Amino acid sequence: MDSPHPTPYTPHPTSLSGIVLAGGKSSRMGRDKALLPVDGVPLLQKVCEVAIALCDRVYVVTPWQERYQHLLPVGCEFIREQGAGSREQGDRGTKGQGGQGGQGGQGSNSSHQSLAASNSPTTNSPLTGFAQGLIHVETEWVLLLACDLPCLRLEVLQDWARELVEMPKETIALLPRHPKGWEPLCGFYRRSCLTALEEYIEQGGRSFQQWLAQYPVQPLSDFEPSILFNCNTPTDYAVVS
Ligand SMILES: Nc1nc2c(ncn2[C@@H]2O[C@H](COP(=O)(O)OP(=O)(O)OP(=O)(O)O)[C@@H](O)[C@H]2O)c(=O)[nH]1
Ligand SMILES: [Mg+2]
Repeated sequence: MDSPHPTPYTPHPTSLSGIVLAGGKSSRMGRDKALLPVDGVPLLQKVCEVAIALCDRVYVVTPWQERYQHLLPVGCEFIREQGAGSREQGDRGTKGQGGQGGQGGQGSNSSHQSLAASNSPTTNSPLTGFAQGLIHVETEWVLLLACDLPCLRLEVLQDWARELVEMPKETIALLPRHPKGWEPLCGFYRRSCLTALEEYIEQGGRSFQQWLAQYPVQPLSDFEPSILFNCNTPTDYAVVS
């Protein structure tokens, strides 16, 4: 007999990982966006708190782990981003050189490590950061987030995650779609897309839109655009601070 109160789908705690990208230059903001306080909490910390509330493990991909060490919630770990481009960016602020990242290449897909990390050293991008994080993911799906999303809401992401069970096998990602294309830095990817991603990067590709156009991607059926608000400029920051 059917239960009168069917249990809503909640992702099994081990079924979803998170990747937060925090290796950008913040050139439009003029200072490190990840550290900007919103409601008294640094932006990166805010994003990580939402991510770890939904995901079993969260990986923060950045060349600057020392800079962010103090603000990572329990359950979040660093992946130290590889590449000379990252080192140049790191030299703008507190130095984040030397040592190993949280996983140090010990993840289950570590055979991919050199491939994702060895691309042209001056061309790091959100796409290559994602690939370096994805190497460590062991769950079927991963939530990818930018660190500059001050309006993220756990309940909304929980609603989105419910759609994952219905995804056809060939679907590589479940993402918000807006008139100009996909919103690649606030949505879900299948771990198995790593091979295709690395092939694309190896060929010199750096565009999420171009990469995603080659594969089946599912649009989120319904979403509030406000959750995607990006804090890129001082004017954006004034809206949320
Ligand atoms: N790990 C990693 N993250 C990146 C890289 N480039 C951008 N990101 C992150 O990707 C997200 C979106 O980046 P943008 O909004 O374009 O920000 P940005 O590159 O920091 O800023 P601008 O220099 O103003 O374009 C942010 O979370 C960035 O920290 C990168 O090379 N590596
Ligand atoms: Mg942005």
